[in-house]
This record gives sequence, structure tokens and C-alpha cells, in this order.
Amino acid sequence: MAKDPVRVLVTGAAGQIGYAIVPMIARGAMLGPDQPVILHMLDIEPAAESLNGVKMELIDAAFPLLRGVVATTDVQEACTGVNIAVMVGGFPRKEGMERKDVMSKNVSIYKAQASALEKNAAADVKVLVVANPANTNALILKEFALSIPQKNITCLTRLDHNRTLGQISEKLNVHVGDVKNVVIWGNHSSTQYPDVNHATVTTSSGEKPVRELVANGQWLNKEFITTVQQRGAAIIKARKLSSALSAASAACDHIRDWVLGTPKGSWVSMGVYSDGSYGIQPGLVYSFPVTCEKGQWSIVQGLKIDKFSRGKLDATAQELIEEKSLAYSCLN
Ligand SMILES: NC(=O)c1ccc[n+]([C@@H]2O[C@H](COP(=O)([O-])OP(=O)(O)OC[C@H]3O[C@@H](n4cnc5c(N)ncnc54)[C@H](O)[C@@H]3O)[C@@H](O)[C@H]2O)c1
Ligand SMILES: O=C(O)C[C@H](O)C(=O)O
Repeated sequence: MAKDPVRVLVTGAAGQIGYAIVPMIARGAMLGPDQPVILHMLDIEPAAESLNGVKMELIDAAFPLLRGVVATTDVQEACTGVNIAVMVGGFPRKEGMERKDVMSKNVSIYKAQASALEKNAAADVKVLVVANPANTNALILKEFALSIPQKNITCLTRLDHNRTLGQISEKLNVHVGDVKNVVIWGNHSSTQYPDVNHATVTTSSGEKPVRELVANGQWLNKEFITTVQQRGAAIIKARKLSSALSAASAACDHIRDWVLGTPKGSWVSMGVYSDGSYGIQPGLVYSFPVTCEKGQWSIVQGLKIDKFSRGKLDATAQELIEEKSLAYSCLN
């Protein structure tokens, strides 16, 4: 029997990531090739004409899975009945800006949209915050949408996870699909910690640790970490615009794995509300390694954290503590 359509909200849908992600969703890259979708697209009044243009193109693309399009500048209408909310709307970082610089513009948007989601979305809506500062926007959304279960509010660090897989695959000249179990810890910012201590590569003679294959601790502990941490800035420098196709693709990966499950024996990174795992204080949205099953994520437990990693996990947590207090000062 044909499945009922799932309603997917994309905010900031007239923007760069919006333009890249809506065809991916309509083609089944987010929820699977047999799952019909109804797209809800929100943007602000000055972008209304452009948003309507995106709607026209979606119709022209004649996607068989696309069962309807709501394109609106009314946040209440946009949120009505949505099952998945991908929160991209906001102001992007420009060259030379840190993510903190976009804080005051974006946290007030997330406070307002929290209420709209709480009032209008499906009770079990799953929320992915993409707009920066992603972890702190997600935290604000969670704190102002108390009736949405906290486990349903997440932020995107899958792009950083995928960047890490990409760097290892390039270094070792192996297929990216053969690299697994990297971890992004912490903030989607330049303090994030890309950790390969538990990562492996599938080779013709079985699974081998990444550290053993790379055999260059100096590179792994320095240049590799900085490259991943600074990749967003490098894309901005090269394109004069922030990453869009890779961000859209990572957002689809995040929701797909959350809803449909992670493959056996592997995990992904998601920004989730901390339960105190790995000594990270509750009250922060922090990126952890997670596995997903039946629409629920769980933090992978028991990974060994060495002294070097401990310092990195704590430094990025400290930045999130500071961002949280800055966010609240912007809201007051
Ligand atoms: N977490 C990640 O991995 C990641 C990766 C890339 C970009 N980002 C962030 O994603 C966000 C979007 O990036 P982009 O390149 O698509 O930016 P963009 O400027 O091209 O698009 C943003 C869109 O949001 C709209 N918007 C602004 N205020 C809004 C509101 N209140 N409600 C709805 N829409 C609103 C704008 O009109 C615009 O169309 C930025 O904050 C960027 O920094 C995050
Ligand atoms: O760095 C940015 O602000 C853009 C984005 O978050 C990215 O990581 O590409």
C-alpha cells in the first residue's frame, strides 16, 4: 500500500541551502525512494517572489514523490502539521565573521519559531537546526518549545562528520564509503573536535584502524583537525558564499539516518541535548556519536577518551557554555 505523505518544513527555503535541499527531499534522498512528501517552504517577505520561483521550479521538475508544496511567508502556516522541520532560515556568516557574530540576528528568530512549531507542528515533529550558530539556535528552540520532546530537537554536525570522512579518504586514497566511525564532538564551530581514534577503514584484509593506516600522528593531531575545523571558512573564502550543496546533502543524511536508522556497526555524529555522557554538562546541545533505531537516537557509550581528546572535548563544551550565556544576553 502507498505510504501517506510526510510533511517536511524547510525554513529559509529561498536561500542557497534551501534551493539545494528541496529537490533532494523531493527525490527521496531524505526519507527514501518510496516515501511521498509535501514540502512546506518558509521565507521572509522580501524573499517571497524568489520563494515562489522555487515553487514554480519544483512543479516544473515533476517529481513523482512530491505530493504538494506550501510556499509561504507566514510562519504559523508553514509549521502546520509538519512531521520534519529543517531550520535553515537565518543570516549566514560572511568572509571574516565568526559564527558568534551572527548570534544576535539568529537566536531571536529561533525563539519565535520555537513557539510556531510548538503550536502548529505534529506532536512528534523531528527538528534539525542548520542555521548558525547551529548548536545554540537548537538550544534556544528547545528552551522555548517545551512541549516538543527534547530528544526531537537536534542540530547539524553531519557536515563536519562527512568532511572528516572525506579528508581521511583523500589522505589514504580509499573510497569514502569504506571509512566509518569518525566522531565530531561539540560545537559546529572552529572548536569542534574531529576524532578518528575509533575510526576504521574496510580493506581487503578486514577493518583497519585509521590511525594505523595513516601512521602519522603529527598530521592527525594537527593539520587534519585544523582542516576540518576551518573547512567552512575555506569554502566561504573560495565561493564567497557558505557551503550549500554539502550542507543540504548532510542535512538529508542526518534526517535519513535518524528516521530510517544507522547501518549496523556504525555511528554518525549529531548535535543533541547532552544527558551528561562523556562528562559534558546537561543544558548544552553538543555533538556526540550516535546510533539510530526506530526513529530514536542514542549516544554511543564507552568510547575511550585519552588526555588529548579530553582537553578538546572540554574546550568545545566551554565555548558552548559561553555561547549560551551570550545568546541569553541577546534575548534580554
Ligand atoms: N550547520 C551547518 O553545517 C551549516 C552549514 C552551512 C550553512 N549553515 C548555516 O545555514 C544558514 C543558511 O545558509 P544559506 O547559505 O542558505 O543562507 P542564505 O542567506 O542563502 O539563506 C538564508 C535564507 O533564510 C531566510 N531567512 C532569514 N530570516 C528568516 C526567518 N526569520 N524565517 C525564515 N527565513 C528566513 C533568508 O531570506 C534567506 O532566504 C546560515 O545560518 C549558515 O551559516 C550551517
Ligand atoms: O562556517 C560557516 O559559517 C558555514 C557553515 O557552517 C559551514 O560549516 O560550512
